[in-house]
Amino acid sequence: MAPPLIELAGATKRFPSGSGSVHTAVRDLDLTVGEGEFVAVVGPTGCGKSTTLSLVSGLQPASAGMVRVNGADVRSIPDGVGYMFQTDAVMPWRSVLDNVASGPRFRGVRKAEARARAADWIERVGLKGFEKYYPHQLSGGMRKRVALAQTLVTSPRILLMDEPFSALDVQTRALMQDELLRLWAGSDAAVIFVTHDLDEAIALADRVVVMTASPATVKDVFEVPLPRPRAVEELRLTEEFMGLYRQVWESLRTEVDKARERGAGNAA
Ligand SMILES: Nc1ncnc2c1ncn2[C@@H]1O[C@H](COP(=O)(O)OP(=O)(O)OP(=O)(O)O)[C@@H](O)[C@H]1O
Repeated sequence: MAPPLIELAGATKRFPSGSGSVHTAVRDLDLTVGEGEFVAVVGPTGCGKSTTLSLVSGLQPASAGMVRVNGADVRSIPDGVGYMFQTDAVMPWRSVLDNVASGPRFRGVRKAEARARAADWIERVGLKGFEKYYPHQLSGGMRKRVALAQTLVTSPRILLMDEPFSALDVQTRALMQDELLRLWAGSDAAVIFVTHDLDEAIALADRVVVMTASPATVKDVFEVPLPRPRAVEELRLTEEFMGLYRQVWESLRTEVDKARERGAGNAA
């Protein structure tokens, strides 16, 4: 049997902090994500969600435990990983076409082929006709579409998404969530999607992982048995969705309270 695409077991990350002490950001974290699975990760602010992603992406080495991608220990940035962050990586001095073509170009694809692939993805994310525009000529939602095309054009097997839609207004965010689900449905990519928004987590994911207050470890895992394809705006109004929301929030709330109490303690 093929190994899971992403596997963390007892993963721990410590950072040196001031005065020679050590800060544990992630402790003993176990998480497995298979091909074609969409996992959302929620947790209190600063608990260690982004750090968890950085272990998978190879941007940070684990201090202890196992982090594997595609069955191999992560020692550097693994192949086939696509990222999307809150602030997008769209280059202001490049046209939409050249922005989307830059990933394949960087990987050695010839210019004409890279541009053809980019044009295809620009159409898939609904931006046909905007190929020659520059980012400053686009709305925030359109720039997110460019970022999505930029991420997907390399056909990543693993998608790491760190609050990618949090800067968008509510309506645009819902549109982008639908768009992401539509595009992901045509792939076998494994997704880890970090968000503060429980609605977003439940609407998108197969599983919602609740992290503890810092240091991050897995507190609870909730299966989301909602049928696909999903239309996120309609889904939110269903009894099933609201029931799940209450369960996940019950688990998350105690961690948010802990984080707040500590924050208040530190500020005092
Ligand atoms: N490179 C680093 N060096 C030192 N400490 C770090 C580093 N990266 C993260 N940390 C610390 O690790 C902890 C977890 O940070 P992280 O960004 O992973 O949390 P988060 O859950 O993603 O936060 P948020 O919800 O606010 O986005 C924080 O205390 C942070 O200061």
